[in-house]
Amino acid sequence: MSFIRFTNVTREYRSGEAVIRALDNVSLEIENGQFTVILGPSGSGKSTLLNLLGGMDYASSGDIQVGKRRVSKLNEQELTVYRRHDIGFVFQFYNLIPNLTAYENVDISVKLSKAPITAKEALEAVGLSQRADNLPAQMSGGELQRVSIARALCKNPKLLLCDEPTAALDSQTGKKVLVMLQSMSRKYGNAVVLVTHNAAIAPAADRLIRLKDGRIEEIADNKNPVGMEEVEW
Ligand SMILES: Nc1ncnc2c1ncn2[C@@H]1O[C@H](COP(=O)(O)OP(=O)(O)OP(=O)(O)O)[C@@H](O)[C@H]1O
Repeated sequence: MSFIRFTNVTREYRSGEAVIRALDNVSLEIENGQFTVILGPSGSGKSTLLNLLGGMDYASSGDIQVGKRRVSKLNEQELTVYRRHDIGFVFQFYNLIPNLTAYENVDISVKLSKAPITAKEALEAVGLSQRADNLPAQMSGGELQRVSIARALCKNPKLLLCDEPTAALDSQTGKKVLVMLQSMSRKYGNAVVLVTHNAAIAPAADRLIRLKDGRIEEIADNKNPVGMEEVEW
């Protein structure tokens, strides 16, 4: 059975009389350890899909299964535990605490988790051991994003969700971050689901999911994904 299964998932938002179908009867599967890229134009439902996967939003109907958890049936309290222990999040903006060092920002996540790798190991993995004592204001955008990846990775999550993680970075730095995400996923075996506008990343994905108007336009598997370092944009 697949690690992630969406079955006929719909998410509607109401504003006054209007109903917006952000996701419209979406069914998809993602395998354990897979690097999945979700592409689609603005408003196609990418973030909604990621939020549902991460237990940050509820489906209006349909079923969502992640590993052994039936996410669509969890209550608020169970969703908090799910988000804390099972999921790593990387966003466009790094959301680091400004008056804590890189090490301390990662260590907070370590202390909240069940079976973490240490903050030291996570910072080593993203090549930032030397910057452990720096405050966010003393680091570049790429370094800050690597700290936020270390913060997500130290939980050793089965699923790492990334929403436009390179959008605020220049292309060279963005590429370094993507290389790291791909190699981390291979090293630790966690599934990565990455939402992006950037179609150039598609050849590096194990599975590509294209959304349009809240519906699946295409799901394509790539048996021989290129290394992220070969991607050009
Ligand atoms: N909380 C909300 N209330 C009302 N409408 C919403 C809400 N969240 C999303 N939507 C609508 O649902 C649709 C899908 O939004 P979503 O953010 O998932 O798209 P997206 O593909 O991630 O877009 P972008 O690439 O611009 O971030 C859009 O029409 C959006 O306006």
